[in-house]
Amino acid sequence: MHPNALLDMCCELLRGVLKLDAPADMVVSAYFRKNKTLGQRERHTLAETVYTVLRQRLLLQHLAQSGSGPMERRLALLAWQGSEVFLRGALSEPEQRWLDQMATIDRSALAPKLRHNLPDWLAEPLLKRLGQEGFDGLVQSMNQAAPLDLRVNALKLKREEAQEQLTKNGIVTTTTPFSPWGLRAEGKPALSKLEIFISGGVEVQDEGSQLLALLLDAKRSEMVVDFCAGAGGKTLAIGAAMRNTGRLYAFDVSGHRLDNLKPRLARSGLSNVYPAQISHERDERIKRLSGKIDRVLVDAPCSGLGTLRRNPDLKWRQSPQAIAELQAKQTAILDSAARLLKPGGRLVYATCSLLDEENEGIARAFTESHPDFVFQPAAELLAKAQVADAEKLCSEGYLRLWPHVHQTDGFFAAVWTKR
Ligand SMILES: C[S@@+](CC[C@H](N)C(=O)[O-])C[C@H]1O[C@@H](n2cnc3c(N)ncnc32)[C@H](O)[C@@H]1O
Repeated sequence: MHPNALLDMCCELLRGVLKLDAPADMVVSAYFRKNKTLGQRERHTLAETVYTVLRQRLLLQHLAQSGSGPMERRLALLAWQGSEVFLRGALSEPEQRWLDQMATIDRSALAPKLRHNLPDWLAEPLLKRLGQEGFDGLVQSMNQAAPLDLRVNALKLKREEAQEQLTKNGIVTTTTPFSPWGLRAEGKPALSKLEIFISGGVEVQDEGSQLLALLLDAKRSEMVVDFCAGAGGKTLAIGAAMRNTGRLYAFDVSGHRLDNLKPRLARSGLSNVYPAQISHERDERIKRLSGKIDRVLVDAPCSGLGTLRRNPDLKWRQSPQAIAELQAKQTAILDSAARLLKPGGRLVYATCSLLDEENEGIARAFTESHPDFVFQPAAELLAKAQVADAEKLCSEGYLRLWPHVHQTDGFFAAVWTKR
């Protein structure tokens, strides 16, 4: 493809993504479906350029105030993630000069906002909580792509066996430092056509998500509910931990998300999972199961700000008002899910948010308003579930995972036992 044609496509895609009215990954996949002739390398360049603009939006928009031509074109030139020689083939003389001049700007001398590229409402609480050094570390880690983590399906394979099979396919992995089920792959190998993936031996799952399933620690023959199961990432891990016995209900209000669980479930070999769409958290089905369940995971709908490595658009698409609405939803879901537990049962509340309002705030309020639930320090429970160095993952009794510290997505979890 001619350099100018690819640059034009990049501008078109950027225009769509920067409307910020839909998740960036959906806009990018829809664009690729519409433009089937794009090759692998061209797709990579377009997607990575768009993600770089989202990650560094404030800086790049500031720099792009100079220069000329459409704003998207200037942003694409500054963020270009393909071959520089190829890009130069598309540029006019003035554009070449402008880009050279932009490269000489000392970015470390710019205002803090142009270096951290976060909206104020998000930067302020994170800086206050982490201090300058932690905040800088978090910002830096958010600008890097997340590693590819796999969970070995314990029903089918031992971790060493999976690692061996992957090595035979040219995929180099290391064991994850905390989860006993995890492997971290080098690079971004394609897995979908590999026998080990098709036969359900491994699933793609961030180590942080694996740790949430480990924290629930569901046992053989128990009655378990994954209240917000979505496409079932954690459901599959929990079902395997139960050794395909007992009953695991996978609830969600989204039938579409639950549909995405079905092919994964078929690969996994699990037959103890019962997916069911509920109309809301107070659905009749929940009332019928009240007091009958051993373990409940509430992987609550949240701002997703712990996943900025994968979804950098979220920092521009979320807002304090959206967080306030989520808080109300999280409280309602947790209250309702808690009714399911029988005496002695375990309740885990989790999010992939980094904000106190969605995490500790919800957990504290629940502890105060539910004297029939006893708060349980997460580190001890994780250690019992064979998680290595569990105390490094927890503070003040909560599981708190940070991308810059633990190389996982940002996660939070709190645990209670019903008296
Ligand atoms: C963080 S996602 C779950 C991800 C999933 N557990 C996984 O591991 O892939 C939150 C889910 O909560 C669901 N949800 C939203 N409101 C809900 C409600 N009132 N009751 C149950 N699920 C709800 C959303 O549809 C979404 O799938």
